[in-house]
Amino acid sequence: MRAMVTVGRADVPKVLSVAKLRKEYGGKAAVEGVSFEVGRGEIVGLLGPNGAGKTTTINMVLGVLQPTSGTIHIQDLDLAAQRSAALALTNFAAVYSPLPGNLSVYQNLRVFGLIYGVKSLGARIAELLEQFDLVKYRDVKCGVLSSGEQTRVALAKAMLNRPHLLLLDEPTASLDPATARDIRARIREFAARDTGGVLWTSHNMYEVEEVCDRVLFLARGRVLLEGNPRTLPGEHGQASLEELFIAVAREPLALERS
Ligand SMILES: Nc1ncnc2c1ncn2[C@@H]1O[C@H](COP(=O)(O)OP(=O)(O)OP(=O)(O)O)[C@@H](O)[C@H]1O
Repeated sequence: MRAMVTVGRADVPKVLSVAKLRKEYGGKAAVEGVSFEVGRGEIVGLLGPNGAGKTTTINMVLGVLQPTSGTIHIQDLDLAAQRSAALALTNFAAVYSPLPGNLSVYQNLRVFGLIYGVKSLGARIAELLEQFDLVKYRDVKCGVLSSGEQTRVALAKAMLNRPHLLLLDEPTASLDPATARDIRARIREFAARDTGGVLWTSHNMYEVEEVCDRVLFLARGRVLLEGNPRTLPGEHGQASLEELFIAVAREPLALERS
């Protein structure tokens, strides 16, 4: 296979720029010299086998983990130097980070809205309850909602501060196909408003092909491939994104050497 690196459109303002990012655990690199960008209005898929370094990368962008070296800019703000301002432009949703189950949907959105300092919070919550079809669950405790309903609440929470960068770690994992399609449509709507960009991890290649404008393949902490998910498989002699994924996961060294 031929390693090919294409970057996003140069004329699109960047909401995220990551350069030479590295994270070591006990002297062993989990993320090793990763560089990429996410443009405004763009949905970028971060793909890779288990243990590739996706969550570590996302946690560094969220400011949860301190990089060993490298830089992260959210728009023009350096995360290391202007942390609060940079994180105010960001939000995220992940299956492993559920909202407190003993609070109702409204209480959860209110608590997070207060933490984010959202202006006109009542109106913003009403707008999001409407947008994510949650009006009827307003006073229901999050812990009793179905996975699909909880994902919609997590996305509503992630939109509260109108983020410019939205990080989604497997947002549709454990959802039925119809609910997953609905969630994808809402995320596409967010990107189509053209004020924010999305970094999305998923193991569902069908979904990635449908939703992402660009993908990055990560293996052993390095970006091995980058490109359009619809044309990338053909460029590397593979029939589908899934086949390409399997080939990259099995033989990352073949790409690193080429
Ligand atoms: N706190 C930690 N201490 C030591 N090693 C860690 C720690 N966190 C992650 N790692 C290691 O770093 C590597 C990357 O892990 P990471 O969770 O980023 O992978 P991932 O691509 O998100 O995988 P998955 O698809 O399974 O969620 C793995 O080898 C993991 O074991």
